[in-house]
Amino acid sequence: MQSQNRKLDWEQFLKIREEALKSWPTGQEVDLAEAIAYQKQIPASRRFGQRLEEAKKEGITLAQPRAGVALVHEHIELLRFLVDEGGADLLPTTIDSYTRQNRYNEAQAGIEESRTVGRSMLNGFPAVNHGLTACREVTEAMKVPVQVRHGTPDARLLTEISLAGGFTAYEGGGISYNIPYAKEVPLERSIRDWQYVDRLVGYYEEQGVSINREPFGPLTGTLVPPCISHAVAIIEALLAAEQGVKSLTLGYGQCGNLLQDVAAVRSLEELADEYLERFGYKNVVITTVFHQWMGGFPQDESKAFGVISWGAATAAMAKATKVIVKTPHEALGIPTKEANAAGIRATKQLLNMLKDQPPLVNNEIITEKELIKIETRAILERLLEFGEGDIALGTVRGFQAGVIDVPFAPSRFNAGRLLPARDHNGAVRLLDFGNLPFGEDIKEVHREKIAQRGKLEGRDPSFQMVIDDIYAIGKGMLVGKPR
Ligand SMILES: CCC[C@H]1O[C@@H](n2cnc3c(N)ncnc32)[C@H](O)[C@@H]1O
Repeated sequence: MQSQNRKLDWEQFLKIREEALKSWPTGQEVDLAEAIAYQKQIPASRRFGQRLEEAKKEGITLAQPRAGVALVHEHIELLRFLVDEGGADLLPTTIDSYTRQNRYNEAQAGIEESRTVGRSMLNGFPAVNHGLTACREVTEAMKVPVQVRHGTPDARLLTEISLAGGFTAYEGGGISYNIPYAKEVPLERSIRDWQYVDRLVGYYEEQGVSINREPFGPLTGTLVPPCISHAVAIIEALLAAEQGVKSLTLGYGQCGNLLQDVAAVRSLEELADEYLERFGYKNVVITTVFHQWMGGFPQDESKAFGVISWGAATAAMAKATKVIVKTPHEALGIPTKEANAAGIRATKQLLNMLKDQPPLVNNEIITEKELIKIETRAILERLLEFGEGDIALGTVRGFQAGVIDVPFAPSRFNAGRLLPARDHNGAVRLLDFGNLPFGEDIKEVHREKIAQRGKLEGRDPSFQMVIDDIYAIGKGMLVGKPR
């Protein structure tokens, strides 16, 4: 059925809910009235949206790691360690990959195996299998707010259990948790399933319980130009606001050039205010999240700390409300709790040293910010045309036409025709625009900057630049210059 950005009718929601709660036995534990009452007794000190709003007012950047292991008590221990030894301001509960694909039988097997071998055999916390009592054990054991982070195209059951389980923030969206994560999930389906998620959050809001929602900013985390990640963020903000979401954190994955990244964070918040205002969504609190470099990392831990620190510094200079922290084990896999805590400590050293310094402003940042806004608006306006004013319908048609396109995404519903490459300063530009609805003037800016790099490197702009840039940071550089 055709996508549309309309608030889900409550009776229709309840019908869908019956099915969603049946998809694993723990769904039957969720009683909405009881869950609302439970959420209402969670103190302000453990409410995610409230902590973000305080940070925004103070003009500081909060540090949040990713973390999740298979068993409940080990997960509690891990999260406590990240606060006590790492200094985490906000906590995650990263969900495992089986749960993200609704493969709860395999998640169950992973739990049993973890109990047998005495270490986590899952790459995250299987919240659906553990159920809401275990989730409450986790959230009640923490002294800071906890958010569920995952990558689930169909997250309906996970959301029900997470919210009833006392988590006060929830990541993801119908595009950002589909296109970069799945091959075969039609956008119509994931948008519809995430309208369910946001409608549930809207219901909690209507009952006086504020739940923070965070579309997944970085997407494929591989040279994603700001205009692409911003377009997705704004679409998911509009879809969420329509369902009654009032606390939104919009995100962006670090690209590596300071001026572009600062301009990206600033433009993201300004565009969000602009589009939410235009479509009449009132009292939506917007905060921002900056993800430390999401691409390939150096194996060497000292170099990894360099990358982490650069991300921390940029987040602080951009005055992002929160920064998602990487670890020195990024190139190796799931970090130990010690490595995870070390990444947070390095990050907080930078945040603390920079929090008394004024935000970075200069002409290049202003120029870059305007460029990003022009590009992002060009995409969004075309989508609205395609959708005859409806952003959900326009998004589905826009992806089919490639007027919005995420570089290196696995989804077969993504055109995959963009080719990003860095200019000689390391800012991400476009070598191939695919079918993006950009004017010649904008395209000329990108072509000139990449041509300039070619001249300096003594080579023609080519796909080789893209490949060199993908590996550059792992090899200790930013721009993938030829040897
Ligand atoms: C989009 C998320 C990718 C990032 O998410 C990290 N990540 C995934 N799962 C866990 C986990 N269970 N504990 C700590 N970090 C984790 C990866 O390292 C990568 O950086």
